[in-house]
Amino acid sequence: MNALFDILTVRMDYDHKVLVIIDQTQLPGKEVYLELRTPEEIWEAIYLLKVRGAPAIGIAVAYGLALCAERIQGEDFGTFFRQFTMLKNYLAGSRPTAVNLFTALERLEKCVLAHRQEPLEKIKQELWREAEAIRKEDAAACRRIGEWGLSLLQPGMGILTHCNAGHLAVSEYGTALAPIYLGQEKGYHFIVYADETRPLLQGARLTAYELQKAGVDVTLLCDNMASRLMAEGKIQAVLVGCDRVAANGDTANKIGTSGVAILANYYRIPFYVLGPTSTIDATCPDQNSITIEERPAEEVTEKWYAHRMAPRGIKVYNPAFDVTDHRLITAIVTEQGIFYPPFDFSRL
Ligand SMILES: CSC[C@@H](O)[C@@H](O)C(=O)COP(=O)(O)O
Repeated sequence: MNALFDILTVRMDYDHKVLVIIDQTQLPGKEVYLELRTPEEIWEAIYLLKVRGAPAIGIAVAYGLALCAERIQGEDFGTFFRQFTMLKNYLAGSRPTAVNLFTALERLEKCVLAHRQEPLEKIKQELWREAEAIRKEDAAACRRIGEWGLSLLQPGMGILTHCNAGHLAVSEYGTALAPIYLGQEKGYHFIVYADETRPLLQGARLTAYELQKAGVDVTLLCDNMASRLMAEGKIQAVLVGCDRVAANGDTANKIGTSGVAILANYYRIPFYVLGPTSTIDATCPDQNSITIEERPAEEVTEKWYAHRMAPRGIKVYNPAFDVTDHRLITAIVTEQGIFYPPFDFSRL
C-alpha cells in the first residue's frame, strides 16, 4: 500500500466529535492536522483552501453539516429543519464553483426530509450515514476512474497535469492522478510533469509533494513552460481534474487548465478530464451557467512569497477557475466509464 495514503485528507473523528483535515496550506513544509468543530471553522477551512479539491470539499462539507446538525437543540422537526437550512446555506457560501459542495449539501437535506416523520435523534444518525456514504462512494469512484484512465495510457508515457487532482483532493487515489498511482502499482513507470499552478501553487506544493512521496517520477515546471515541454515531444497525454462539468462537456477546473488544453490541441496531444459523476452538473447546460470564483488580490501579489511580488495598489485579476471548451477535450473519464464527444450529460 502506498505510504502517501496514510495521510488522510478528510476524516471524521467520531470519538471526539471533530472533523479532522490535513491543512493543505502548510504543505509541503509541514504535515499539520486541524480539528474543526464549528460552522465558522469549517467555512473558513474551505474558503482558505485548507481543505480543497472538488470531491474533498464535498466530503468535508457533508461531515461538517452532520456535525453541526447534531448540536441543534429543540424537540420539533420544524425548529430543527429551520436551523439545519441556515447551516446548510451558510456552508454553501464558502466556495461557488465546485459542484460537489452543493450536491453533498443537497444530499444531506434530502436525507433529512426523507426521515422527517422519525425522531430527531434518528435523523441525526441518518445524516452521519449519508456523509459516510459520500466518502465511501468517492473512494470507490476514484479507484474506477484510475482503472478506466489507465486503459488510455501506455507504460513510460510522459504525462502533464495541472493543479492537484490527487490523493489530497479526494480520498485515496485521486482523479487525474489515479491512473498514475494505479500504473505505478503495475510498473508503468510514467514520467509525470506537474505545472506549478499559479497563483496558489497547488501543483508545486501539493501535486509535486504527493507524487514524490509516493515515489513517482515527477518534474515540476512553471505554467508558462508547458508549451516548450510539449514542443520537445515529452508529453503524450494531459490528465486534469474538474470542479464542474456542464451537460455539454464544458469543464471548469483550476485557472490555467483551458490554456493547457489549447496547447495540447495545437500539439495534437490527448487531453483527458477525469472526475467522478458527482462533479457532472446535468442541470448546467454549458459554460455560461458556471459561476467562476474570484479570489483576493493578495494571492497574486504576496501569498507564499517572502516579499511582495507587485507594486502596492496594482489592480489584480484573479479568477480561481477557467472553463475548458468541450471541443478541446479528448475524453471525460468517470467511474462509469470513458465518455467521448459529442458529450451529453443532460440525463446523467
Ligand atoms: C479531484 S480535484 C479536481 C479539482 O478540484 C482541482 O483540479 C482543482 O481545480 C482544485 O482547485 P482548488 O482551488 O485547489 O480547490
